[in-house]
Amino acid sequence: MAVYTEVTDEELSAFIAQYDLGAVLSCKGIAEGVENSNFLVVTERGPYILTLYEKRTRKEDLPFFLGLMEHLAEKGIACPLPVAGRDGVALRELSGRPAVIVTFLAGMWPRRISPQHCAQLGEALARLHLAVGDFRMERPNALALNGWKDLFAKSAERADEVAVGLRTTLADELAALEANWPADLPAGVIHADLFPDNVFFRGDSLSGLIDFYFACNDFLAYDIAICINAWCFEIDGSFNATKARLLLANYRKVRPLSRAELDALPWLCRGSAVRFLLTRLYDWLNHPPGAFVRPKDPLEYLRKLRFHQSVRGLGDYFLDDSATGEA
Ligand SMILES: Nc1ncnc2c1ncn2[C@@H]1O[C@H](COP(=O)(O)OP(=O)(O)OP(=O)(O)O)[C@@H](O)[C@H]1O
Ligand SMILES: N[C@@H](CCO)C(=O)O
Repeated sequence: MAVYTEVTDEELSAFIAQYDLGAVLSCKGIAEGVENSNFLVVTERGPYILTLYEKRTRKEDLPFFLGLMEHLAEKGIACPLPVAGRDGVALRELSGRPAVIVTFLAGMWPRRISPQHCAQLGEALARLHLAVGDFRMERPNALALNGWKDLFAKSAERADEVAVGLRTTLADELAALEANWPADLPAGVIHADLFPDNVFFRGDSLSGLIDFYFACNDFLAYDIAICINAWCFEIDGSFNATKARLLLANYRKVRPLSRAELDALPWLCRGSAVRFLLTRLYDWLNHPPGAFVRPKDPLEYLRKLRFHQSVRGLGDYFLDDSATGEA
């Protein structure tokens, strides 16, 4: 997360007084992340996370996100739980922003991704997909094809400032995605942003998932594609087939994948690369002055997109039968 909105000590104390959390002992802005403003607030009851929702998070979607975290926690998925005030209300307002306190999740996100991290991620992602099977709320994916086109329209003019030819690459890719996007795959609620900084480990064991503020209804396999992009490339841009194999193999131990889902993976990976390339490009070009945030590099996702464009089928990912589960 980041800090876009500052909160004064007086505002914070008055806010926390609405909860049964005791007095505020300390409050620190969290520099990590790019979407919302986050603070680590230590009260007499212990540490909590205070989130003020910014730009991309729509207030009307918050009941979905909060309801989802509650549902997942009930199903035994370790994730933050929204904390209600004494009046029973969790979603409030602070410094002119919608604001929520959630429980603090112990653990650290992995700075250096190992194949074992990817194996555990695959299992956790599949468990998440099963756990949301009976979650009744819905939220369409605002960052699907139409959302991508919208972001492109807002950034196209200046895209070549970031990389020469980027505007044409994106226009061509959006047309290709529109023509090839799968029509019908198993769907449900997906996390949609399960990057390493949203997955906590304690020692070598995965201890929980955070940041459900892009969760939405979409193809379940699209979530796998997002994870392949976020977890299975090295810093030098090379694809790590071992990590992807372990991710897939451990996913399918919990939730089997159909042939159609496997065949769709290359296009889902391309779409996911475009999604993060576009949000990063937009943020790079529209960086709020003075905000405590480090914008993320759009070109990392251009390199991932190029890799997926060069792939002709699953075999090119070196994903053998043990990963895909196909005979
Ligand atoms: N419930 C929590 N428990 C412990 N730490 C948390 C919790 N929520 C957030 N954090 C800390 O805040 C950081 C940023 O949070 P988060 O990833 O939700 O922000 P964001 O702005 O939505 O980020 P992103 O760029 O991933 O969308 C995390 O990496 C973690 O250090
Ligand atoms: N995880 C995203 C930021 C939140 O959308 C990225 O790395 O671009």
